[in-house]
Amino acid sequence: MITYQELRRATDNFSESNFLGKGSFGCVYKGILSDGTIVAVKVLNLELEDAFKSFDAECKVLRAMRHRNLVKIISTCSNLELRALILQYMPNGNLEKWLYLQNNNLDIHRRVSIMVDVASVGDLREKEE
Ligand SMILES: Nc1ncnc2c1ncn2[C@@H]1O[C@H](COP(=O)(O)OP(=O)(O)OP(=O)(O)O)[C@@H](O)[C@H]1O
Repeated sequence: MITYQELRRATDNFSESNFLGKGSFGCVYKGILSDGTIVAVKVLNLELEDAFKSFDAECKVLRAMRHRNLVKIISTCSNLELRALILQYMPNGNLEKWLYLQNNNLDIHRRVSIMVDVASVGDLREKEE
């Protein structure tokens, strides 16, 4: 587990310049841990009813499954003020952006290769179940 203080230092107090994006359950910030590791810090919005359930489910799945196409969980932080997942940082942003927003610049071969990669994670899920 990483402390709240360490996360504040790593993300420059969750500064706007480190803001990476927003999902259904909270905001994600870029951070640099004291050993130099670059991470993505997913901070849960504790006011959302389903946030705790989502947090626990994501922790469970990412901890249980290791796959080259799944982002790695590095640590968690949990206290009264904040709950966060500390994840491997993905420098190229999210897949949705690549598939839909970048002027369609992925050719058919890249798109098929992405489909195969995504399907390989689904295959792992089936084996786990
Ligand atoms: N590991 C990561 N490395 C780099 N950027 C990330 C990482 N995880 C999330 N992000 C950025 O933060 C945004 C929000 O991510 P988050 O996982 O909270 O939601 P989502 O999966 O995009 O959407 P939803 O929560 O609705 O499924 C992403 O779209 C991406 O831009």
